[in-house]
Amino acid sequence: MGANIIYGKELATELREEMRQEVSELKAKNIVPGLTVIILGEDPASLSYVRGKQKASEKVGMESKLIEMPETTSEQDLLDLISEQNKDETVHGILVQLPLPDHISEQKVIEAIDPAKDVDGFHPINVGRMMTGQDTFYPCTPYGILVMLKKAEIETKGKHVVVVGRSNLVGKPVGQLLLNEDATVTYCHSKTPDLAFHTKQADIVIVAAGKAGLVKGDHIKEGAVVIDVGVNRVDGKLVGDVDFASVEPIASHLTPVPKGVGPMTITMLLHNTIKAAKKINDIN
Ligand SMILES: Nc1nc2c(c(=O)[nH]1)N[C@@H](CN(C=O)c1ccc(C(=O)N[C@@H](CCC(=O)O)C(=O)O)cc1)CN2
Repeated sequence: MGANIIYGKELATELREEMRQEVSELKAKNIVPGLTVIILGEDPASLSYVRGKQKASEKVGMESKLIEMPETTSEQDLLDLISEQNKDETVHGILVQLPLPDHISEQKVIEAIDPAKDVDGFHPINVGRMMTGQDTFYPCTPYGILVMLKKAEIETKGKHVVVVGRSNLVGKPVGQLLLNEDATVTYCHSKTPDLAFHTKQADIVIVAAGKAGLVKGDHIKEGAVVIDVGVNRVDGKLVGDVDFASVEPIASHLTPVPKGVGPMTITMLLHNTIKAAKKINDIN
């Protein structure tokens, strides 16, 4: 039979429609969720993501500000801009697009964002809250994966999840969120010998390694759920970290690239921004 293909794009459309309704209810109370997105430089993929974020937030009725700055912007100028946005009461969410140019400390920038406006969920205070099982802003891609699994009615409690990749953006937080859901989590990475030994034991494999086609059919147990977070351009084509053709006949569920996990990233950013606006205005 082949795997059920989980399209995040469809779920994203459904959730964004619900958010449009929620934003309109907030507007009736004179609260307009506001998002500021900051980007340095002109990397085409990053520019396309931030424009996607701006368009999506406007579409659900939010106030959206995209600040495009040159790649040569100094660290201090960026920190000053963040400080202004922290003070601006019309702004509920602040996001600085990553990666940043080499002369800027990503950590300093993330820590400069008010944790109450950190809709990316990257600030150490929010990461700490997530690690200790508290409600907070969860990083958008991992949170999107969690929502996709729930929507597809895939049980995570007691399941063995193998995460391939240990980035702060995806690998580490997705493992933590699933651990919070009572999964048993194993992390693999570029220094793990015999990757297939680990992935073959998994009920759920989440691949966020940034290596096109890394995980193939012979890495997967029959009936496993496979979530592909890779975004790689090969010969001008967008491909994931999972070799779709060899995994699809073996897995029970599989996310495609594109139209799988990717669209959920922006959707959960909208969710976090609405959450920030409600929290700042003392609405549950
Ligand atoms: N501050 C942040 N920077 C980055 C984040 C982040 O969450 N916060 N994540 C990634 C990039 N990203 C959002 O910023 C992102 C990646 C992919 C997609 C997406 O919808 N992908 C589509 C394909 C789009 C295409 O054709 O390129 C898909 O998979 O279907 C959205 C957002 C790094 N930086």
